[in-house]
Amino acid sequence: MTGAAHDFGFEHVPETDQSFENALAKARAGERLTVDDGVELITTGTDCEGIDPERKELVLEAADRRRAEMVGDEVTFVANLNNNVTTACNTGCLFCNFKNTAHLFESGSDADHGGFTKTPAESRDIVADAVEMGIYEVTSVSGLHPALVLDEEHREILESYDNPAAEVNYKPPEAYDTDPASYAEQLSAMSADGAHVHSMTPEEAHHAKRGTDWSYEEVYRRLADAGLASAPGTAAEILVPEVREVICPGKIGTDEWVAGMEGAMEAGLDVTATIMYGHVETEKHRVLHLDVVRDLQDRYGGITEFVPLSFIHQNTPLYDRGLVTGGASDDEDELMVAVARLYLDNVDHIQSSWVKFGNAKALKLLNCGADDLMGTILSEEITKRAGGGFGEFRSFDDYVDMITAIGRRPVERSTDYRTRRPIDPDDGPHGPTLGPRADGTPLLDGRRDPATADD
Ligand SMILES: C[S@@+](CC[C@H](N)C(=O)[O-])C[C@H]1O[C@@H](n2cnc3c(N)ncnc32)[C@H](O)[C@@H]1O
Ligand SMILES: Nc1c(NC[C@H](O)[C@H](O)[C@H](O)CO)[nH]c(=O)[nH]c1=O
Ligand SMILES: N[C@@H](Cc1ccc(O)cc1)C(=O)O
Ligand code: SF4
Repeated sequence: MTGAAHDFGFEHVPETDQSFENALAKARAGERLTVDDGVELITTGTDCEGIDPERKELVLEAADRRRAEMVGDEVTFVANLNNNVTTACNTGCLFCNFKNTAHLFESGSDADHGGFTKTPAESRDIVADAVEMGIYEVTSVSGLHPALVLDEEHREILESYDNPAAEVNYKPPEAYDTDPASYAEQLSAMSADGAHVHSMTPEEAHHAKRGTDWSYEEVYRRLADAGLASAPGTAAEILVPEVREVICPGKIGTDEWVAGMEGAMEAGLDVTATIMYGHVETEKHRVLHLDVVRDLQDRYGGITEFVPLSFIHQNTPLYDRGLVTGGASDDEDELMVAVARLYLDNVDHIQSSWVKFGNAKALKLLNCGADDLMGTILSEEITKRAGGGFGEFRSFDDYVDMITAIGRRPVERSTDYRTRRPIDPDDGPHGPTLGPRADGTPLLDGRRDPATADD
């Protein structure tokens, strides 16, 4: 257990009948690991207290070797921006400080909440400027704003309820200062200038079907028709019910998250998968989570990357209420990435998130099993609002310098990794080339701040 300040009485604790040595031998031989094997590796052995530094190095080495066998020496990254639509959300996850309670956004409220809602026109302008700079992916994850609906048909269904606010978490746009319109309109606006739109987590898809009997597949098909190109597998957190009950009781459950991801893949979309770890969970929960992801990938095969998101604790209810004393240690971050690489034998890419880890640790994690270094993102709200301070932008030159400094090869990729452009470090300055308006010109260093997007 990491920063957990309490005994939560969890059923799943890190105890096994396996030995560390056996688990390591299986990992080295490329055999498929069991949950017990994973627990032995991520704890560096349940026979000793704490993390054993020598055993840890053996696990990291095995993962680094597996990475080299699976994907070689390239380190990929994408030219993207984050354009989150709204921070209004009533779900109340205890690890999240991105959200603001939705009633603060209602017309007449003078609360200074520091959050935002964008109209489709604003989203389009922000993405259009980024596409002009050479960017080709927009990632958009948002709060579950009560006025946000899938499309106008969905709005009519929600409005037909007697008390939509209480029954289906719906309030009409007129109740709010800013109208976010529908998911379909936002996606259409964000895709209008040719960017690949990576959006609609299973939690958001659940919001986009509330009050209806539509399947996830049907919802994702409509979203794809509106401009959606792939879906982020956030909202995963820890895919074990007893942990979700503590950190996000208002969120969809594990089975529903899996059903959402299946629906996205049935609709023909690529997806990613994440884990948010380092709060109240045990090492056993982390491995059970990996098992859910591996099983999903066995059945569907559409997961392009796995992203370990280390919990940022500073400004969160979990920390304020004394449920955790901090986040994951460096050892835990390294072992999380390494065991993800070894356990997920069917997912090609493991992402190292410089937003969560900072540059130094993000680079170190590329030697522990990771092979992707995220994207340029241009702006960031989730980590920043939670108290993280690693910034919001990496230029192509930064990327090339960082990746060559650790002796690896920088490669610009598309969101789905199918298009890849190896970069010659000596042929700078570097900029994106894969976007509709990308001609290799470096991205501006003074990237835009969404608050001044109209300037
Ligand atoms: C902020 S939500 C936005 C999308 C949507 N509301 C949802 O929950 O899927 C996206 C993800 O950010 C991550 N996140 C939120 N707060 C975090 C924190 N304090 N540290 C690390 N990751 C966090 C969680 O994994 C969460 O699923
Ligand atoms: N790990 C984080 C990401 N990852 C997403 C990537 O930037 C990219 O959208 C994805 O790899 C698909 O191409 N984004 C964040 O904003 N923060 C992270 O910590
Ligand atoms: N938005 C998530 C990160 C993320 C987004 C999209 C992905 O496909 C993966 C991860 C965060 O910052 O916490
Ligand atoms: S993680 Fe998503 S659903 Fe949960 S409170 Fe934050 S924005 Fe809302």
